[in-house]
Amino acid sequence: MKLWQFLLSLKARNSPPRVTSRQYLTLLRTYLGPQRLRVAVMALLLFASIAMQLLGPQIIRVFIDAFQRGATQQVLTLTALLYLGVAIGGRLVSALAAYFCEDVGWRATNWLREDLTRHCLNLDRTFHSSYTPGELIERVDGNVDSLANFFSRFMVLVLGNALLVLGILVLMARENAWLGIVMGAYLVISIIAYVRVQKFAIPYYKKHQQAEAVLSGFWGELLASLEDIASSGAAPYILRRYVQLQRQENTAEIKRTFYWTSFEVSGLAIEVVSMIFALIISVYLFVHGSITLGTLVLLLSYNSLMLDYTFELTEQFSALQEATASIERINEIYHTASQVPDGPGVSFPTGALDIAFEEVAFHYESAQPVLRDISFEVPAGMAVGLIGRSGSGKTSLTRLLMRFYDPVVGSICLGGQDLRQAWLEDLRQRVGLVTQEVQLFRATLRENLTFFDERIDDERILAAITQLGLYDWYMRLPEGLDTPLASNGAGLSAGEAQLLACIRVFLKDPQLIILDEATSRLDPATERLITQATERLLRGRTALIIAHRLSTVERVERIMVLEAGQIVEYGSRADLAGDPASRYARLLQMTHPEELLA
Ligand SMILES: Nc1ncnc2c1ncn2[C@@H]1O[C@H](COP(=O)(O)OP(=O)(O)OP(=O)(O)O)[C@@H](O)[C@H]1O
Repeated sequence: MKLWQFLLSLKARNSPPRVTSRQYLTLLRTYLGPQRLRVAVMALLLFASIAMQLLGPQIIRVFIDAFQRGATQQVLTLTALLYLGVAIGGRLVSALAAYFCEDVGWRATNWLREDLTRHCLNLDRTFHSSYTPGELIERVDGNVDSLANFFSRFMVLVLGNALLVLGILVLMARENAWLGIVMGAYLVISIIAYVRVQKFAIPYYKKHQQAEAVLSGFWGELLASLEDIASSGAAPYILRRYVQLQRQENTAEIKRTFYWTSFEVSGLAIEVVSMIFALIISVYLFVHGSITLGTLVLLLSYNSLMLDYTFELTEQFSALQEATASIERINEIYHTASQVPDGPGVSFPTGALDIAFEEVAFHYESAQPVLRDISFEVPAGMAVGLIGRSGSGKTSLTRLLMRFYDPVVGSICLGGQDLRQAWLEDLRQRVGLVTQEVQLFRATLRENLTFFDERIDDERILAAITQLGLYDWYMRLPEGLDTPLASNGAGLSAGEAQLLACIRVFLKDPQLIILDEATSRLDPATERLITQATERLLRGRTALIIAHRLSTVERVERIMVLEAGQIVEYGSRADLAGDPASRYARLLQMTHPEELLA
């Protein structure tokens, strides 16, 4: 067992058993395995640099002993030049090794980041609502960042330094067995002491990272609500909260630093004691004629080299603490299983899909019923207008169709297939969602429409725009598909953002459309464009339209009225309109029905 493995196993025994040495190794195997060749070159360079560092003091010894024996000028010059060559060569090889380590480390962390991002994207809404965006960024990016150290520096320094220290011990033992044994025993005791101190420090690293994540999360929320903060004059209160969080982060950092410093102090103490040991033993051996002056210098310089590297090892342990805290936090996300797992996969029919809800009940985390006893069917190709007061459950019902959540009771079928049996990706490819809040990226119009999918060419995008009747609108854009858009749609009206959402969904060509109509008032021109685009979008597809204005559902075949999570009316729009006792007919009679639908 190598020294570093030994250290890791000690560490694993001393800390809460969250990250075991096996997990460290699995992580290394997963992310370093695919770059075996690069790792091999890195290790080779590492060993070469270690060998050259050990060689230096040996040459000095030869030089001193040769000088004492009265060797010729030529021998002395050659020895000095050899030392110079080894010293310069050693530096070059170390620099090259460091380059490879960085390269390996960054590749590994980028893969890890990619895996984590994919995992987060597949997690359900409950997970995402339990973290602020800032916190997630901190975990996926910040925590992984600190692992770069683990993959690169930790590898170079711990593995390299541990081997170097071992090498020195072996060389010391060759000169004098007792010296080797005493220094070796001393080293093992010191390492155990470090590892024990480390046990206390890990929670403080975690707390600091948590505090940092909360602060970043707050920043994210703050930036997202700048307009609200300014318009409500809340800046002083927000700032006070920010200062509070900043203070918590500072306190956590001070505690973390305290433990790190205690490492440094213990490292220094160990260094001094070790120097005293080495000096006493070497001078004793020299005085009794067991070693030459050259060997005395060699032993002292080896000891100082060994201490330097042992000290660096301790620094690596604080880096390991940071990495451990990061791995724990990353593990928390990795071990979060989605509450809406992928099904085995089904084959949906082609063309428009019919919908069937059977005795569906649903609630969010709070267990407050949101939907109750929901049973209905929508034939393929039919458009249904969903109306009801705010909070009646319209959006929740459509979220179940996308499988953002699963019903607590009952089942939902699309095209005759139970949603739970479908692959999520397949299902979401077949259902298109146009919501009130259209999320845009800071990228070009093209990238926003295709979600960065480069397989969708410009011709297809322009064809979609034309088919939706938006070509004139598109021609007014300053740079066509290259028009840059700001994140969150800044610079676009709510109507324009909905138009983009329509094009996005049209490009996806789904078989069912869920349309959540924008509540904000639109100018008549944009309203006309949206009406026209949605009409064309819905052609030949099944549709559920959450309507906040009765005009939106003037042309749908059926109307569903929801009240407090239950269907209180569902039927043909014409029949309901013609029945004076129906809720829909009463809404039609009202001067301002929007007040009940908003
Ligand atoms: N993510 C969520 N977590 C917890 N509760 C939620 C969540 N989303 C909605 N709710 C609650 O579920 C109930 C139904 O909300 P839902 O958004 O489905 O209603 P809605 O009819 O679409 O309202 P609106 O027209 O205002 O959008 C409400 O009481 C709401 O507070």
